Amino acid sequence: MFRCSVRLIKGLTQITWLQEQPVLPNLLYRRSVPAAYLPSRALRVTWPCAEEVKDFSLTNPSWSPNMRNLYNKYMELSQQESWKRLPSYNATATHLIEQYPDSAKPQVTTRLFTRNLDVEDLGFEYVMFYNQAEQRTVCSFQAGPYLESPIGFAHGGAIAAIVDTTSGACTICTVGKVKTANLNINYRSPITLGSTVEVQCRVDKIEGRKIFLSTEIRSVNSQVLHAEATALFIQMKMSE
Ligand SMILES: CCCCCCCCCCCCCCCC(=O)SCCNC(=O)CCNC(=O)[C@H](O)C(C)(C)COP(=O)(O)OP(=O)(O)OC[C@H]1O[C@@H](n2cnc3c(N)ncnc32)[C@H](O)[C@@H]1OP(=O)(O)O
Repeated sequence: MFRCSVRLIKGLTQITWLQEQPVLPNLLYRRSVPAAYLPSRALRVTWPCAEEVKDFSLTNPSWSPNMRNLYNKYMELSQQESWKRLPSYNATATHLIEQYPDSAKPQVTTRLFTRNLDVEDLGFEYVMFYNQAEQRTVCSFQAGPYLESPIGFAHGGAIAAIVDTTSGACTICTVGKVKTANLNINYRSPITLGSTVEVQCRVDKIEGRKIFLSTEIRSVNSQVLHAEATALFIQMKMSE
């Protein structure tokens, strides 16, 4: 009962922020639900397994000091309203609850690619923050040992995945549902497994349904440029 209440309070805290966002409410819950049902809405946010859903973007023991420092830095900035931490679950559908009516909640067996391991430390450890006023996202990313290639360094595809995720989240928070149409990456310096890097992504321009973004991955002291990328996302049509 106590655990349930804690989760409920956490869910409500998230909802308070999500309700303030121009786009996220369309993705995350139905506006038509009356205020009297607020507790149910909170549980809906943590659906499909209200008891078990884990927010992967909270600190865990595998995080390095650099990872924690970046997390603390942006959590502090979040106190001033400019940045918000993006919660992160392992099922994409958990982010898209409004698509499913109460009676048709599917059994989710799929997983978000970057959240597909149950064990912490081994794969993608990351937390993203979104700045609505500046339409940009930062991601603190720690590459685990299962992302290797070449020996000792992160795989280029894993780096592409974190760029896609960070720019995808930035676009989703800015305009709503999107798909990646184009991703160009220049790899400048290898990322050592276990190290923490900062992914900085911003919306450059929006032309109709086309959203253009640029991304840089740098060491936490900003001195090393690991990768730079541009991306084009296409906003989904209303019917999709
Ligand atoms: C709790 C809070 C959580 C919130 C935080 C969420 C957290 C969770 C974050 C996870 C974030 C993961 C983000 C991953 C996102 C993928 O990885 S999606 C998977 C990879 N992408 C795909 O599979 C897409 C495959 N391609 C397609 O489906 C279709 O080609 C597209 C991209 C949807 C476009 O098709 P369409 O809608 O029919 O658009 P279309 O009319 O062809 O083109 C529209 C315009 O775009 C242009 N265009 C289309 N494609 C291209 C292209 N490749 N190059 C240049 N121009 C193009 C067209 O020329 C056209 O331009 P205009 O004529 O209007 O000037």
